[in-house]
Amino acid sequence: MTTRLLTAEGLRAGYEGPVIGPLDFFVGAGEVVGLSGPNGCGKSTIMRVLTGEATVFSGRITRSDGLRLAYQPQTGFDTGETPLRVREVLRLMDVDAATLPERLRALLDVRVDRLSGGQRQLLMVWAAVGHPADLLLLDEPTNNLDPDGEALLAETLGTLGSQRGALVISHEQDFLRQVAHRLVEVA
Ligand SMILES: Nc1ncnc2c1ncn2[C@@H]1O[C@H](COP(=O)(O)OP(=O)(O)OP(=O)(O)O)[C@@H](O)[C@H]1O
Repeated sequence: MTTRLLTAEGLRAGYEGPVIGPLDFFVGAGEVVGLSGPNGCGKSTIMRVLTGEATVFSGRITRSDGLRLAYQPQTGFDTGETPLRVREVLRLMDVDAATLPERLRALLDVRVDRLSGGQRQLLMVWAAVGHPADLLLLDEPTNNLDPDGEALLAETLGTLGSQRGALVISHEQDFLRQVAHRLVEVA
C-alpha cells in the first residue's frame, strides 16, 4: 500500500466557524493530488490548516511522522523594504539554487522587489519545489506564469519521485488534469 503523507477524515475547518467539510482525502507518497472547486469554497483553507492559520472544528488531518512541508501561498510574500536578492531569499528558505531552472538561475542576483510578476511567481513556486520537503502545497502555482513556465512546472511535478507528494490548487482544469493523479472536488 502507498505510504500516506497526509490524510483528512471528516475534516471541518475554518476560522470563527467552519467554512469547509466534512471532507475526506489523502495524499500518498509519489502522488500529485489536485484540489478544485469554485472561488471561496475553501481550497486554500485546507492548506492553511496545515500552516496553523485555520482551525480544525471536527474530524482530523493527519501527517506522516516527521513530514516536512513546503508551502507556496496564493498571495505571495512580502520582503518589505529590505533589498534582498533572489539568492539570499532562497538561502533563507533553505533552497539549493542548483535545483532552479535555468531561467531563474539567471535572476539570482536580481533584487526580489524588482522582479516581474511572473518572475516572482516562478521564484515562489521553485522555492517550494526546490525545498527538501516531503509534501509540496502549491496554491495556484500557474498564476502569472507564461506557457513555458507552466510546462516546466508540469514537467517538474511529473518527476517528483516516489517519496514526495504534492497538493495542488488550480482553477486551470487543463493544468490540473495534466499534473494530478487524482482530483478532490471541494464543494
Ligand atoms: N482569515 C480568514 N478569516 C475568516 N474567513 C476567511 C479567512 N480567509 C478566508 N476566509 C473565508 O473562508 C472561505 C474560504 O476561503 P478560501 O480562501 O479557502 O477559498 P478558496 O476556495 O481557496 O478560494 P479561491 O478559489 O477564490 O482562491 C471564504 O468564504 C473566505 O471569505
